[in-house]
Amino acid sequence: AAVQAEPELTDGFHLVIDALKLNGIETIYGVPGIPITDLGRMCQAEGIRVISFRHEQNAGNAAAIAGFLTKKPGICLTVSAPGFLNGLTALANATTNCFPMILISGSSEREIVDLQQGDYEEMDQLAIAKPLCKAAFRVLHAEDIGIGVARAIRAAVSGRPGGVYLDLPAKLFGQVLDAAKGEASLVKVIDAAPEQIPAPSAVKRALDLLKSAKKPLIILGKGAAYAQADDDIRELVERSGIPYIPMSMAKGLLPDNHPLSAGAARSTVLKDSDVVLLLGARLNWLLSHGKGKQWGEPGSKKFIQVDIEPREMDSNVEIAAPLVGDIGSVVKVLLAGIDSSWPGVPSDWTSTINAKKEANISKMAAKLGKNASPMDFHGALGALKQVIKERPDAILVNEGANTLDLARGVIDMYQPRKRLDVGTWGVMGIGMGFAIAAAVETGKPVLAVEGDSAFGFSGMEVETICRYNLPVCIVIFNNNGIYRGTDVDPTGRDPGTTVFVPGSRYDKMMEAFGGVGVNVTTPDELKRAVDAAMDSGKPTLINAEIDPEAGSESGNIGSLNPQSVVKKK
Ligand SMILES: Nc1ncnc2c1ncn2[C@@H]1O[C@H](COP(=O)(O)OP(=O)(O)O)[C@@H](O)[C@H]1O
Ligand SMILES: Cc1ncc(Cc2csc(CCOP(=O)(O)OP(=O)(O)O)c2C)c(N)n1
Ligand SMILES: [Mg+2]
Repeated sequence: AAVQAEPELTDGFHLVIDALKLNGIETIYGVPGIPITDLGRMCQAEGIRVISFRHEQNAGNAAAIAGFLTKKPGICLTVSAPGFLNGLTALANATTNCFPMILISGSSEREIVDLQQGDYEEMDQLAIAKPLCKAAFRVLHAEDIGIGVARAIRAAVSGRPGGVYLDLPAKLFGQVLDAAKGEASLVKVIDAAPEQIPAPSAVKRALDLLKSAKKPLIILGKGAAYAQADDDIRELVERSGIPYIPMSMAKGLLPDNHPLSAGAARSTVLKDSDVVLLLGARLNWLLSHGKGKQWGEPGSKKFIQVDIEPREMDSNVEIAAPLVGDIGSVVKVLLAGIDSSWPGVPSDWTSTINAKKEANISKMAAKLGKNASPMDFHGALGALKQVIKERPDAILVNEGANTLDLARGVIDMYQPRKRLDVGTWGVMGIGMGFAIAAAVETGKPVLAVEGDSAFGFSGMEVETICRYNLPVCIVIFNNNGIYRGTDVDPTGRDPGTTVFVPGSRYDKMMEAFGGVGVNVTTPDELKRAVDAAMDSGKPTLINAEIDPEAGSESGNIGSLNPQSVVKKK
């Protein structure tokens, strides 16, 4: 009798991999361990690039910024409970910043978790993730993996992008299924982030308001950078002639030295403008909630807000012309409305801005270019400003307080999505995860400008950077502390709460793993060391000695700090 052929089988491991590959996922950022160590190995064997980190928070940050850069969900893979929790900060940060990512964590079996019987790394991860992300799903049966992965992908990138949690209990991976049935259960997501066309009535309302403006302003936010509608956004600014200011991660959408950039006259345009067009920027704390003295007389502003999220409208102040839709679609119809009927922008408005801009730029220029030692922030930043001007396709990662706030104003960006920083939360610790993903996803050289404290949150990943031999040049502004390096403990028992070991040499850390370490004390030495790193493409860490007296508490946002009015007797 003919031998019955064994039915071809598949299993949970293979279905997860097939579902990710079917949907164009090419890279996973994670930390191995039970129950997902073999999943990572099998992903690698099936051609998915797997980048293994030293801490899940950094892998999660890498996945999040990969999502921002590619508009595909970045994937972070972790073990259960503590590994899952380590990934949660990055998942919450991604959701806050509207970056699409999926945190995939192995987990314990429901029956044990729900009876709280004390499993290895037992935790009700789905319940804990839900309040911190945009959507959360769990898959219990192998035949549901296709739908589960599809739902996670669509949730991450559709509408307002954000973080999604996908919970995969350990037993799911070993579940066996007929291969043909498995294949049929997979789902390729069609049109994951559908265009959201704005209503013609909303477009007309916005254009009428914009045409009535005597002092219009455009504010470009990271939602506009994310949209990848770069040419149309540039055309909107240039055809309308409306001055603009870019929020931090929108810098470079138009080159920062663009004639219509009002970045150097920010306080003037916020105070004196009459109609403000918000393009993928929220009126949150970063824009003083759209009210207060920074915004001039109360009621002196009319806001047009373009956002894919309808509920963002009126979040802080009344929005006179809400324009709900995806930025690409909205900018296209706005452009169509800026035709021969467009009145242009009154020249006294643009000349007022230009005068203010030139004054501020020359004031700033006087602080740059001093080749002094010990270096202050402006001396060091003047050198890095020149580096980016010469190498506009390099990606700048930036975190710290003074190191962040001053770099944002000094280092001009010339291309979109090249400045990656602490975003809406102002979170420390994104540095190395962002630097690794930027290098992996784009292949471009990365310059990470780090406060010494900020670097410390993710510094162990210098080993990861060396292991994958990534073109990352880390410059640590070593002012020996948080904000400054001068605090003392009034009792004399311990160092001050915000200072570090004096004379520390972070460059030795990079040498420990085979990278290039350099110590510099002047802007000229800094420029030479960064140029050498960029030319070599080798992992490099430059310890830039900064005067410990040079910084100010909390950079530009010291006013947010509560102060005690009670003087202890
Ligand atoms: N493709 C898109 N189209 C329209 N709006 C978008 C798109 N992607 C993100 N957004 C919106 O952009 C906004 C980004 O705002 P925010 O993070 O505050 O930017 P910034 O910090 O640069 O001001 C969010 O409200 C988000 O809903
Ligand atoms: C997760 C988290 N924990 C703490 C903090 C609070 C903070 C904001 S900025 C900063 C570091 C500032 O020191 P640094 O040396 O980096 O920069 P510089 O001013 O140039 O000396 C801290 C600790 C934040 N934002 N996030
Ligand atoms: Mg510091």
